[in-house]
Amino acid sequence: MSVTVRVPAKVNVQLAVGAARPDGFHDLANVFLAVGLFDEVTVTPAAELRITCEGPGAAQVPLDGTNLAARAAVALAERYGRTPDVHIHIAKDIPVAGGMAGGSADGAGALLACDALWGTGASHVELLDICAELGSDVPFSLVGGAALGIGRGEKLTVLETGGTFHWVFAMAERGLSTPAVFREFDRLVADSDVPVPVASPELLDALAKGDPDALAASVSNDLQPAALSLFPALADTLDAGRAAGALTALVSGSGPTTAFLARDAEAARQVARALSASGTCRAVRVTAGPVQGARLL
Ligand SMILES: C[C@](O)(CO)[C@H](O)COP(=O)(O)OP(=O)(O)OC[C@H]1O[C@@H](n2ccc(N)nc2=O)[C@H](O)[C@@H]1O
Ligand SMILES: Nc1ncnc2c1ncn2[C@@H]1O[C@H](COP(=O)(O)OP(=O)(O)OP(=O)(O)O)[C@@H](O)[C@H]1O
Repeated sequence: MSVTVRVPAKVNVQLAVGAARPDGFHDLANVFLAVGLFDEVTVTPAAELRITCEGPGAAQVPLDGTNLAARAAVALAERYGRTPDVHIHIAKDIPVAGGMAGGSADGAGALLACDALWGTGASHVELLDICAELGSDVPFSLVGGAALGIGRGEKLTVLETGGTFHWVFAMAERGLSTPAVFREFDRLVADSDVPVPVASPELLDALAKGDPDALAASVSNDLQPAALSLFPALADTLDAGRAAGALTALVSGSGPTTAFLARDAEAARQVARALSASGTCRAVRVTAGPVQGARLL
């Protein structure tokens, strides 16, 4: 018997970053939106824990105990006093090291799949606790939709949204390391007072109304200067999307995937065509959000 879970990618429509904390993490006001790019995680009983992965970028995904899906299975098994004897197969569509929480999606997916396979009866709150131990983005991968994350991004408040937003994502030729981008942020702000991160009322209002123009006017990403500093060519991709009529263009999370908001599905296809022709990215995807979080298929 196998269990399969489908888990979405995310884009951060606001990523306000505070000063580095003593533990090395940064306090955030992190407004997540789940979008329709998905990984599928399948777990099957096996003699011992084993991971396989297929799809774009699969060669970059670790197949040992460091994989977030493996860590999720081990964490749940430890809590329920059993062995994590499963084969975890990841069908990857979320870009690897792309700033769209691909590894976090696999962690949340494996957790939900193992929970269903083993019938642990864990509560939603317990699963969220395990997610938060695995990584800052993992709780949101479980929940999906739209949410504000505070603390390191793991303390979530669900947000209502008044409509669907249409997005284009441009995948880059290489990945960026999330810790390296936060380190570059620290370097760039070293001589300034970093304000306490707060969610933008205009942005929350735009999400609640489902208004793409208002959302475009209020998106922000404090990690964008750091991502551009480490990967200057991303500025060309952002410019190409803006020139093609995107309402706004920004780096997704820690990058290097770039995100373009469009007024409707047709406008999104037009931006995607122009980005593909621009030669400034590896691949282009059109999708929409919010979509629901990790769910059993
Ligand atoms: C950039 C974002 O993707 C935005 O959603 C997240 O903040 C990163 O989330 P994540 O990949 O789940 O990150 P984690 O696995 O928790 O942490 C990886 C590394 O990112 C840095 N990190 C992450 C989250 C945070 N609030 N402050 C940080 O400084 C730390 O160097 C940490 O060692
Ligand atoms: N299941 C997984 N899928 C992809 N990468 C994983 C996985 N588990 C661990 N990793 C490691 O995590 C690194 C970051 O991968 P990931 O795709 O999660 O980045 P990301 O999307 O930029 O993350 P985030 O947006 O949460 O910061 C990879 O380079 C890889 O070494």
